[in-house]
Amino acid sequence: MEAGFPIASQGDKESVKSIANAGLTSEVCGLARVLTKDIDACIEAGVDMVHAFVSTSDIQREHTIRKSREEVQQMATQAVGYVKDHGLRCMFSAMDATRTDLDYLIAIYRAAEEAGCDIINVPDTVGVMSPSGMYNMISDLRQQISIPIDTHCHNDFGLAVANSLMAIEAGANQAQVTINGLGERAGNADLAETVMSLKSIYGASLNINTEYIVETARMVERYTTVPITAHRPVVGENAFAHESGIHTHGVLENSNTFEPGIMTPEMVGHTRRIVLGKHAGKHAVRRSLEAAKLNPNDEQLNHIIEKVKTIADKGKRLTDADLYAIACAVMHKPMGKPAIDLKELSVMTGNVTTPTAVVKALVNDEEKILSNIGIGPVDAALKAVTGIIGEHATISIHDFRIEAVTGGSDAVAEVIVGVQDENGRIVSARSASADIVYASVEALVTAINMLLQK
Ligand SMILES: CC(C)C(=O)C(=O)O
Repeated sequence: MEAGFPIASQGDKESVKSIANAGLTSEVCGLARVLTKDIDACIEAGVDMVHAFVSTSDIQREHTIRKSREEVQQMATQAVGYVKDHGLRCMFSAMDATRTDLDYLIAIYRAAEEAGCDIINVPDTVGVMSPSGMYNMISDLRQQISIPIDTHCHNDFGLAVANSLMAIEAGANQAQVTINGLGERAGNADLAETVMSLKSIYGASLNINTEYIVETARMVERYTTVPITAHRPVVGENAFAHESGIHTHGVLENSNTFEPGIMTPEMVGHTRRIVLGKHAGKHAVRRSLEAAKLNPNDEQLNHIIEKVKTIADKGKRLTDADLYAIACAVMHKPMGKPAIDLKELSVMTGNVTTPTAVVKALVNDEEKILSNIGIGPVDAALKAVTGIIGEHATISIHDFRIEAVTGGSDAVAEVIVGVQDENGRIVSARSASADIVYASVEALVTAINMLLQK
């Protein structure tokens, strides 16, 4: 686990130190240029391994560090020796390896190996390698180097995962990956994609609990505020979502018809979703309504589908609450009495105030008042609402999206909230208001009411 670059900042050094001291079973590594002060910073941070790197391609050598090939090789072997003298494991990277003269690259890696290096890393620093080029390069290096080979592929052409897999096919022992593919420019090989390809396509046995992949990706999304796109493989919201009538029909019969099968949502901690949109088919709509104990006849079903498609054609996302409202109207069924009837909502927030929300509602006709705090007013309000149902159900928020529908500070916000109960059932609902907190609470209350009715 490469925890950071301790020389880069005090903060990086402290975080590497706390990861190194966290008592993890993984080996913790720190990054360093081939400079004594960088390596010392890693040692001070308490790492098990130092990853020392230096530019080897002519373009980087001449325009950044301004050193000859011989000087670079000497710096590399000295750095490896220094790390080993301190009793730590050492990985050596020839930065920009894939644009480095191959004979020189082999010479510097061999020199690192002779200096006691434990692993060599082959970075495709600017992501220019083709998968077959990567295969050939690693095959050549494999013949010359006995210690383990690692790769570090960038994604400038979207080939980072493919290149990592080809490197492994050619004999590399490990591949560097990052959660959500985060990294310089277009990022690095993504952990989820690389791991699931190795496990499911190649049948590799990996020491990774894949069922935490989605949870981990979402946690990193929250901390970094770099959004995961909906169609991102493995972890994206749509990775196991089906919309078209043909696909949903197949999936409802047997999920392997329109999913890889060798990778299921359960394997990565995801959920399969049937999305109702303009391609919706009868099977999907009927199945969604059956879950709410609504059984329209064929004529009613056609009418409901028509209305679903009209909404979707306008570019609107259809929530479960929308579908049930349409179905109840078409079937002339009264919508059930809501379990929660929101009466009052007040929030307090500011730069010196802990965001606090108070909610008053009738829950199954009994008045309840609850307050809660949160990291922001929306968080506080949503926590107060989920708390108010108390013993009636255990509800968690599965999905939360705010979109400004209009521009300006008086923008109307549209909020979509998905909630999940203890049995894994998920229901989504929307609301729109110029008050973001109120829209969020209203969407949440609608979704909870739908879920409790279901
Ligand atoms: C330090 C090295 C491995 C690097 O980040 C790169 O070459 O992209």
